[in-house]
Amino acid sequence: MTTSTNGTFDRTPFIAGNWKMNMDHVQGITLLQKLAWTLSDAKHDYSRAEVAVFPPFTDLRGVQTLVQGDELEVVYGGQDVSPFDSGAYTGDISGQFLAKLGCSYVLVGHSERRTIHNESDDVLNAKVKAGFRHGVTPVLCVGEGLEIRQAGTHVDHTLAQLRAGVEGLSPEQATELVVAYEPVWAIGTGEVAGPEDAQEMCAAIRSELATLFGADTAAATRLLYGGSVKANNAASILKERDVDGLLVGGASLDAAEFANIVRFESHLVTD
Ligand SMILES: O=C[C@H](O)COP(=O)(O)O
Repeated sequence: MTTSTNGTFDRTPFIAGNWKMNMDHVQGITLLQKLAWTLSDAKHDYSRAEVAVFPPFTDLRGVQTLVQGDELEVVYGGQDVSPFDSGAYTGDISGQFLAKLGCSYVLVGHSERRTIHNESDDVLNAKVKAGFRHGVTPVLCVGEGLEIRQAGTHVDHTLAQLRAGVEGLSPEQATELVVAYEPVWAIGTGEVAGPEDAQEMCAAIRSELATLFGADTAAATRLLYGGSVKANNAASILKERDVDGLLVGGASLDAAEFANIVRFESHLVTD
């Protein structure tokens, strides 16, 4: 994002709430209704910041019904997608199912999938392609653990994840792709990477995308930061030039807090 002080952005900011394995389908509807009402009361302009939620799979049908019925401008997505399209893959959810449920986006390679479920770069690249096959935009998550950060190899590590994740994509697909930088050491820990850490990595990711797909693609791809984002630190992170949005975990479970993050512009101080 370019400076927000003059009210213009290079790319539409993207504020996403990842509910993880929280909120059953009843709780999820209540949370989304509260979020929509809060943003409506605050007269949020969705053209100034796109708002997305990533509920558990079991919530998606209810979310779809609410969004369609109330004509909400909030978009939503799945937290994972199968690399396969259909067949004997017990427990998997295909991109086609997500598309049918009206999902605009799908998370791919969240650190909790990479670590707890041991998802490899090859599998994640297949999931990115599965999203695109079905018209569901992948949000590819990358980022380093604490040991790698302490060793000082976090940029190399994260760019290697990026290259593997985008292997074989066209420049058009890379333009549509969203990339989320999430340092694992800052997720759910209260430790926030500083705005300069987020900027360092997002600039490196943009530069790598320029090398792989050309400058026009790199200039258009939206890059997010995630890791212990709250309303009181969102604006300072989003002021950074190459940070186009936020992937919010815990704070997205509180409608008022998440709405305040969405309305980060109201917290920006004009230089
Ligand atoms: O997907 C969201 C990230 O894992 C960040 O989670 P957090 O905001 O709870 O640290």
